[in-house]
Amino acid sequence: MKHLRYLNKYFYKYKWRIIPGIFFVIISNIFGVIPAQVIGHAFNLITENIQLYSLFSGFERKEIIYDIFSYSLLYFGTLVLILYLLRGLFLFFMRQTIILMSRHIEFDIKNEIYAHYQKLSLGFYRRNNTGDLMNRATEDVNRVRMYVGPAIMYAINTGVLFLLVIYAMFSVNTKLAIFCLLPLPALVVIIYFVNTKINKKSELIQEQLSKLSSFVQERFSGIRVIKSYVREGHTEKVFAAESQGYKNNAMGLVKVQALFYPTMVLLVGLSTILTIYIGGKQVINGSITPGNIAEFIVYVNQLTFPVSMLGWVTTLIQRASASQKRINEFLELQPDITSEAHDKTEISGRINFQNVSFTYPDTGIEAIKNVSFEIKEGQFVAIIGRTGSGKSTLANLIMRMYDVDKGDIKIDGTSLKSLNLQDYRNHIGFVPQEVFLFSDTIKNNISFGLDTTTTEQVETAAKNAAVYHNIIGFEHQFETMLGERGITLSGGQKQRVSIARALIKEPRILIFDDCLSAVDTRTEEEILNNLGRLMNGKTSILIAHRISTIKNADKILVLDNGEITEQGTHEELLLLSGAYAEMYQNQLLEEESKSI
Ligand SMILES: Nc1ncnc2c1ncn2[C@@H]1O[C@H](COP(=O)(O)OP(=O)(O)OP(=O)(O)O)[C@@H](O)[C@H]1O
Repeated sequence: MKHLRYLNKYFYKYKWRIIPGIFFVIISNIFGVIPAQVIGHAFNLITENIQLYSLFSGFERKEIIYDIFSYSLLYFGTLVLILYLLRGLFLFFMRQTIILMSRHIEFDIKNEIYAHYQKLSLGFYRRNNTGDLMNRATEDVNRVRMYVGPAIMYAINTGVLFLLVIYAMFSVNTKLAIFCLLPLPALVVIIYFVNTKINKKSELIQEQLSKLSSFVQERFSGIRVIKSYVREGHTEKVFAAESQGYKNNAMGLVKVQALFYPTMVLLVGLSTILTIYIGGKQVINGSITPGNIAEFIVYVNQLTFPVSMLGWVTTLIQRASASQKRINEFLELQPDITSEAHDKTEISGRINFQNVSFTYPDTGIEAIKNVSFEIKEGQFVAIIGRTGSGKSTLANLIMRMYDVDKGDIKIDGTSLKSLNLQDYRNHIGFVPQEVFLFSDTIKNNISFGLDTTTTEQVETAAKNAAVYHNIIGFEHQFETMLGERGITLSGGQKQRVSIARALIKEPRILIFDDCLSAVDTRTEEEILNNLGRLMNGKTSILIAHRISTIKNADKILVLDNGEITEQGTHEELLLLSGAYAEMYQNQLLEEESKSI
C-alpha cells in the first residue's frame, strides 16, 4: 500500500473533483435508502386499506376508500420513481467526477513516465527490454487507474451505503437487523477467497496471453526466415502448445466464476428467508409492521452488490499497489547523464580525447583504453579498425551517450561534462550503424531533427545524400510512407535517407558510423564529394571498414582492441607498414581478385 502514497499528489491536484465526488456518493446513497422506507409505508398502506375496504363492503363509502387507496398508491409509486431518478442523477455526477478524475490522473502519469523515460540514458535502455518499459507505461498505469477511479469510488460507495442501511435497519428493529446481516460476513469472506482465486487465474491467463502475443509478433516479424527454412509446420505446433496453456487456464477461470455467482445468490436468498422468518414472527408479536419486512428485503438486496464489490475492490488495490511499485522503480531512477549548464553553447568542432578509458557498466567490457587524440576544427577524421575494436563506442562517447570512466573529452577546450548537453547534441549530425527510420513519410524522416523545414531543404538534403532520384521514382515521392504501413526501402536507400536526416541539420560536427556499407562505390564517392563541399570548415568523423572510403581524410585513427595503435594520414600510415598498411594490402588484393 505504501507505494500508492505516490499518487496522493494527484489526489491533491484533483481535490475539486474528489471532494464533490464523495459528496455525490453520499447524496446518491441517501436517495437509494429512502425509497426502501417509502416502499415499507406503501406496503403498510396496502394491508391497512385492504382491511378497511373489506369492512365497508356493501357501503357507498367503499368507492371513496378505493379512490383514496389508489391515489395513495400512485403517490407512493411516483415518489419512489422520483427518488430513484434522483439517485441515478447523482450516480451520474459521481461517475462524472471520480471516474473522470481517474482518467486525468492516468493521462498525467503516462506523460510523467514518458518524460522520465526520455531523460534516462542509453544504458537504461540496454538493461531493460522494450516490452517491460511499455508494460509499465500502459498496463501498469491502467491498473493504477482502476485504483484511483473505480476502486476508490466503490469503496466510498460501499462504506456510505453500509452506514446508512445499518442505521436505518437498527432504528427499525435490532433483532431483525442482526439476523438480516448475519449471512453477510460469510458472503464477504467467500467473495474475498473466490476473488483471490479468480485473480490468480486471471494473472496466469494474462501472462500466457502476453507470451502468446510476443510469440506471434516475433514469428510474424521473422516470417521470411520461417518460410525460407520451411518451419511453418513446426511454428504452428509451438503456437498450438502455447494456446493450449492459455485455454486450460481460461477454462479453470470459467469454473471458478460459475461457482461464484450461485453462491452469492444462495447467501442473499438465505438473508431474505431469515428476514421473512424472523420479521414474520416480529409482526405476529406486534413489534414491527409488515411494511418493515418489505423495507428490509429492499435493504438486503441493496447491500448485495456493494458487498460483492468489496472483494473486487481489495484485489484492485493490491494490483494497483504492485503496479505502482513497478512504476516507482523507474520513476525513482536518476539519469546517469545530466547536464547542469543551461547557457547556449556555440561549437566550433575541436575535439580532444585525453587519456580516455571506458568500460560498459552492464557487461564490464573495457571498450576504450587510455585513448588520446585531437581533432581540429573543420578536420575530416576517419576511424578504422577491426570489428569490436571500439569505433562505435568512440562515437557514443563523443555524443556523451555515456560518460567516460577515466580521462576527459574536451570540446573547444571545455570539458564535455560542463556543456549544455541538449544544445551540444543539437550541433551534431549522427548517422548510426543500424539505421532506424520511423513509420512516417520520407519527408518527415528526413526533417526529423528540425522543428520546421522547407521542401527545398528536404530536397537538397536528399540530393546531398544521393537518394533524391530514388525518392522521386516512388509514386508518392517525398510523401511515401515508410515502415510497416508503407514501402520497404533497400538497405542502401535506408542508409542514405538516414544520411539526409543528419545533413539537413547542417551540423558543426558530423559523425558517420559505418553508414556507407550498403552503398555502392560510385554512390559512396558522390556522397563523399558532397560531404567535402558541405562540411568545409566543419568537423566530420567517418567510421568505415573500406580504406577507399577514408583515404582522403586529414587524419586516420586505427583502433585495435580499444586502443589507438596508429594515427596519421593515409600516406603516413602506409609508410609505417603496420596494421593499416596490411589492411590496405588485403583490401587491394580483394579488389583485384573481384575484378578477375
Ligand atoms: N551497449 C553495449 N553494452 C555493452 N557492451 C558493448 C555495447 N556496445 C558494444 N559493446 C562491446 O564493446 C566492444 C566495442 O564495441 P563497438 O561497437 O564499439 O565496436 P566497433 O568497432 O564499432 O565494431 P563494429 O565494427 O563491428 O561495429 C565490443 O566488445 C562490444 O561487445
